[in-house]
Amino acid sequence: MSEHDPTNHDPANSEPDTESELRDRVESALRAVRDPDADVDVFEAGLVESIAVDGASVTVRAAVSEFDDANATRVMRAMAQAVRDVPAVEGAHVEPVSPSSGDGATGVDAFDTVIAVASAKGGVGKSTVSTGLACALAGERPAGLFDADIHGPNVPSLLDVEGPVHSDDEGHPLPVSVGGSDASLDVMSVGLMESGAPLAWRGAMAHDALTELFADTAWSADDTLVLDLPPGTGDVVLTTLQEISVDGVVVVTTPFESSLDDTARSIELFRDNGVPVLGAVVNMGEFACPSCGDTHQLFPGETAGERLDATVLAELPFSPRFQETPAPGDTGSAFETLAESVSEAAATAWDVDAPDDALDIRGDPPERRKERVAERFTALASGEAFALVSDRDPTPVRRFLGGLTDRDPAEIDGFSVERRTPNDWLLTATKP
Ligand SMILES: Nc1ncnc2c1ncn2[C@@H]1O[C@H](COP(=O)(O)OP(=O)(O)OP(=O)(O)O)[C@@H](O)[C@H]1O
Repeated sequence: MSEHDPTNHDPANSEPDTESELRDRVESALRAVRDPDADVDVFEAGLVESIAVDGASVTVRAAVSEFDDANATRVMRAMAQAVRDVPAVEGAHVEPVSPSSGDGATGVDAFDTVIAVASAKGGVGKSTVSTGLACALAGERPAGLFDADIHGPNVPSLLDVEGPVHSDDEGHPLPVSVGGSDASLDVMSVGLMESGAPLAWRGAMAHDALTELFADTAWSADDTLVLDLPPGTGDVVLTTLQEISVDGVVVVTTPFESSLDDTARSIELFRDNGVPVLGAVVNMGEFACPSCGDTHQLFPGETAGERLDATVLAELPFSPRFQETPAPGDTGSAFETLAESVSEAAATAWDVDAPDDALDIRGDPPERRKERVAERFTALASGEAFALVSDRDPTPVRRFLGGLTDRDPAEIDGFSVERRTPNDWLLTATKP
């Protein structure tokens, strides 16, 4: 296995080293292990998903889900024994790959839900909220955390993890797995890269590295990804939100006047760019004094709820407990409650709010779509409203509607197309 170099992930280009020699020896040892159901070796049977070598430690991911428990255990034990018998191997781990774990899928598309965490200003606790939220989610479902803050990636230090990032045998960067007592979290960050020096990553190089990690990371989690964005609403943030279909953004702010003003503007900007705002986390608004026991408001005045056009999902006090390293599945109630609210908001953020009588052609084959649109539109009386829900951008339908009425498409009044979810559009028009 090679350490992952963000500028060159082609394993063919990496220097052969002792790790790759060890890998070869592991491979030939594994060839002696047979598939219990067919008389072929485990490679021919497609049972070896990947082999990762880290120093003298070897991890094999085995696709054994087709076997019953007894045979799966038998074949995994035989693989582990074969690897262990290779001289120079000091640790052998064989992990089953389950079909529901998302193994094999790369990039952020592997996740059902992607939640971005943003802030208008730096230092307001965005990464603290991202890590706490991701750790709380990991207690409930397979979750990942992507630190996209290229110029100040502090997720690794908040979680107390280090790189380097390794690649699987296809060159896909592997996330670092952070373990809690009974949950784990996949973590990827430019701050984990061995070549590190993220502050030196500027412009195109930083963007390329990030794009590659977005597209290629071989996550093992597949349910929810938390994306820790850089502070502000600059290029990296907006490009990222364009490149990745996020389900929504959580905005972190302090209740300080100018922070609220900037946050209100960011919320508007996200909405203008078609990104649903799931809500705001108001951080460090009060302080519970350990000496007198009283709670002090640090920023008295108008509340965040009054200033922001967004649901306040959580208000976190200034507390040393938020400076501790969170563990996946063991974060305390504040982040657990936040995780619940965020999941609920994400589930409904993209609801297609279409009129009851809208024609829904999602999933129809292309010929059937045209037929159904023609049927419905021609049956309308002049001046009646037409609404269509589609899983493709229906802008070209304007021409088709024009053809149906022998009119110039420009004469279709009230024609509008809105993208309501990453995959759903609503078209409305009035029959001429
Ligand atoms: N509620 C809180 N109570 C106490 N300390 C906090 C709280 N929230 C954040 N902090 C501390 O504030 C510091 C900044 O937090 P964090 O790194 O999460 O901010 P950020 O907005 O991500 O910063 P950056 O702009 O650098 O990305 C950290 O030391 C963190 O431990």
